[in-house]
Amino acid sequence: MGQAFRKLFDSFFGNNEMRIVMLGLDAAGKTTILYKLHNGKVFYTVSTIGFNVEKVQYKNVMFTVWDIAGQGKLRPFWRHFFNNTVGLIYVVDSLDRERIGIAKEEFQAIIKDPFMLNSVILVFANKQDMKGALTPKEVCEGLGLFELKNRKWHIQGTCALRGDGLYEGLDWLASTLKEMRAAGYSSVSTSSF
Ligand SMILES: Nc1nc2c(ncn2[C@@H]2O[C@H](COP(=O)(O)OP(=O)(O)OP(=O)(O)O)[C@@H](O)[C@H]2O)c(=O)[nH]1
Ligand SMILES: [Mg+2]
Repeated sequence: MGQAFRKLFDSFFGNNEMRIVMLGLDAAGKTTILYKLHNGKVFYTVSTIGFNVEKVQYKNVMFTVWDIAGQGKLRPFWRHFFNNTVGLIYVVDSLDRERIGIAKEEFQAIIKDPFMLNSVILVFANKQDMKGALTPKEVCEGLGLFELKNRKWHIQGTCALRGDGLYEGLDWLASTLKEMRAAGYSSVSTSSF
């Protein structure tokens, strides 16, 4: 279907497919989250080289989730995935107190990218099962979320291994994106597929 016709079709019949990019430093838990959401299972993960992509159906929304490698040398490639993205899931290893500053730098660079200025932001403060983990509020402070102006964001404490908090986060994403679409934000009304 041509792009123009696709847009027209979507505007009449509604398209609940949304492209989400999931980023965060290496070992934050992105791949674990993707597969927990995709089929409810946790696989043994190795650090991702490149990306994984899966469609995740939740309620009546189809999320296309791109899980992109978080290792330092691969981070410059993140921006190639930003086009047509309506939502960012930023995953933080809450136990990794030492790298919260690096997590902040990367986060702030992503959300200031011109392609990401309209994207809504869901932060997963992951590994809440671990003793000594930063609380979601501490992760907010660490990333500078409280200082954000004119951005829709939400933080959710998660334990990806058990699946805790993941669907609560998707609930927020789905309802926020629908509200924005209803309000006529063009970046939310199109899909990249
Ligand atoms: N305790 C605990 N461990 C977790 C949790 N989520 C993920 N892990 C573990 O953290 C490690 C890294 O998880 P991955 O999902 O591979 O991390 P990633 O963000 O995809 O890392 P890269 O692919 O290198 O960017 C694995 O050993 C996971 O089992 C969690 O909620 N709690
Ligand atoms: Mg990975």
